[in-house]
Amino acid sequence: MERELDAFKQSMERDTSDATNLKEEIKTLQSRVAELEAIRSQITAINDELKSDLRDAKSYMATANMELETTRRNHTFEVDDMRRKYRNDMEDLQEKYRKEADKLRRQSEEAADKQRKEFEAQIDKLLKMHADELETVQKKLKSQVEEEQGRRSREAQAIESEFKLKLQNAGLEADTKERENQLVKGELTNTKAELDRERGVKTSLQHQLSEAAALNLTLDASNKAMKAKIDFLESDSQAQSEAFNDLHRRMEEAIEAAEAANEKLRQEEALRRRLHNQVQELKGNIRVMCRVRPTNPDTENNPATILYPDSNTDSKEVTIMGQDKKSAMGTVTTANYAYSFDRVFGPKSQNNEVFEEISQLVQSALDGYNVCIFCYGQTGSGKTFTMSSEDGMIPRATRQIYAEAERLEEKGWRYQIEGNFVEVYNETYNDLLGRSEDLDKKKLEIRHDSAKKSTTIENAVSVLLDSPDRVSEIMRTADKNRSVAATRANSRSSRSHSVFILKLVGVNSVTGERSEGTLNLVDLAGSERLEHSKVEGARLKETQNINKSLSCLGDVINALGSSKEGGHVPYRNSKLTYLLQYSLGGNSKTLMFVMVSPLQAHLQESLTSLKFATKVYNTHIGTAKKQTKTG
Ligand SMILES: Nc1ncnc2c1ncn2[C@@H]1O[C@H](COP(=O)(O)OP(=O)(O)OP(=O)(O)O)[C@@H](O)[C@H]1O
Repeated sequence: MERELDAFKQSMERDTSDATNLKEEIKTLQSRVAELEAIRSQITAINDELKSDLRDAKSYMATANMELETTRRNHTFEVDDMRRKYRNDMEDLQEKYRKEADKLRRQSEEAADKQRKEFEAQIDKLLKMHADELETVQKKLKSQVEEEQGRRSREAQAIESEFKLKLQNAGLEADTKERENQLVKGELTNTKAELDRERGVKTSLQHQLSEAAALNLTLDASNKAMKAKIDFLESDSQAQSEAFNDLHRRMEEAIEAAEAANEKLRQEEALRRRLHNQVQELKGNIRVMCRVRPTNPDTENNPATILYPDSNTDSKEVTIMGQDKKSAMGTVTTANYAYSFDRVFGPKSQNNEVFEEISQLVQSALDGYNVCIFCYGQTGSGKTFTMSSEDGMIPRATRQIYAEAERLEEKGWRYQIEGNFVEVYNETYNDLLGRSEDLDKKKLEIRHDSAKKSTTIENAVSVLLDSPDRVSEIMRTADKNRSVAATRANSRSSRSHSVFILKLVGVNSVTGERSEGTLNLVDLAGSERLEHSKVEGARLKETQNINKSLSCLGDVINALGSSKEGGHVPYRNSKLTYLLQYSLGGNSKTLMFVMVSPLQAHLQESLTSLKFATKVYNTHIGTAKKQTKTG
């Protein structure tokens, strides 16, 4: 218990000391609170002070702002004043300068006037001087002329006196001649006397002659023999004359037979024309042929696989092998695209083989039909090579026309051949035979004569083809014009359609027949479909125009194939079809060459061209009529 009390006591002591400590601490804290209170009152005082400072500062700011506003306004007034002053100064200066300029202008005018007067005075002086000089020269010339006249008249007098002298001498000579004449007359009298003497001599000679007659009798025998010979010869000449008469009769018979043969020939020519055109009609009035050009081993590689399944028989088929395709199952297939046309020419074919096929159409043009031969295909597929190279269709066709026209002369035909060469570029016509500087400038007009079904191109140069050489001249002019244009619009020939037109007018003087045919040889612009997004500007316009005109050509052929006679054909939708209106359709014969590049890179374009050609191939166009008149 005691221990517990002790422990309690000790705990009480500890609590007491703790309480004492606490009291101490409270005291310390109270003194700190008092300190803090003092600080807070200090802060309140400072705060009040600051508030009053702030108020002061605000009022100061307001005053400063007002002052600033006043200063700004003053400054604005000052600037306005200065501006006004500056404007006034400027006006003063301008006035001053204007006055000075006027003064200077007046001065320069006065100076110019003075100078002009001086010049005029100088000119007057010079004129006077020249007039004086002229007068002196005139006087000098006059005296020279007078002197010359005097000299000439003296010379004339000398010549006259010389002539008189010569006349006198001639008179004297005439007297001498007269005297000589008298002498000759005397001589003549003497000669007459001599003649009389000679006559006497002659009489004696006649006597001698009668004596010689006796001698003549001896010659009679031989004379008779000679006569017998002459008789014999005379009888021979009669035989000859009979033979001659016989020959003459036979010759007349031969002439008659020849005339009959000629007549028969004429009839046969008419029959040939009929049959030829029947054959052409049976073949159809629109024909399509395909030509695949060879690869150039120096510059081209990777050719496409192109097959010609019937090249040993008909040569009408072509198959293009596409690229290998792998299916989802992993099997590889090769697409092949087969086409057939009236004729397919492989890469080994030559221009002469191609021409053999078209020569019959050229003949039809001479017989009075309108014929149109096109080359269609992408750039570089061989259109120009086939159509207008040195041994291409244009030179060959014209050569055939000359040869044939010459042959037909025997049958009474006389042909006039006239050529035009025009281009359709960006839906405008250009004359390839005109001056190169007129290209894209000179306007050509197309005139159609619906009654005659013929077309004339106004303002275009027409060349009379009176010799085969003229064709090469024409080709050269056209080439030159296009190469000039090429520098302006890059590879012009690929971007324009060129149309070579031959008008063939034949008249038969024997039968009175007349035929008018036209042969159009057309090298179309490259058919490749450029993506519009990849071209722009002038090139885009070209491309749009090419695409438009080629698709219009397709539309026209399509309309001709599907519409009845007299149905609407949209010739007017493009310049090309408008120009060829009477050479496309019922009244004409059309041949389209689709040209194909052999390269793999061009495969897609080749397929597009072949597709277009197939559409044309499947078109049937009505029977052609020839433009022949009798009268
Ligand atoms: N049958 C062929 N035999 C040999 N070479 C050919 C044949 N066809 C075309 N070529 C050659 O191929 C190239 C392209 O031919 P070409 O210029 O005729 O093409 P194009 O279709 O007329 O082109 P563009 O539209 O540019 O005028 C030329 O170098 C030409 O000589």
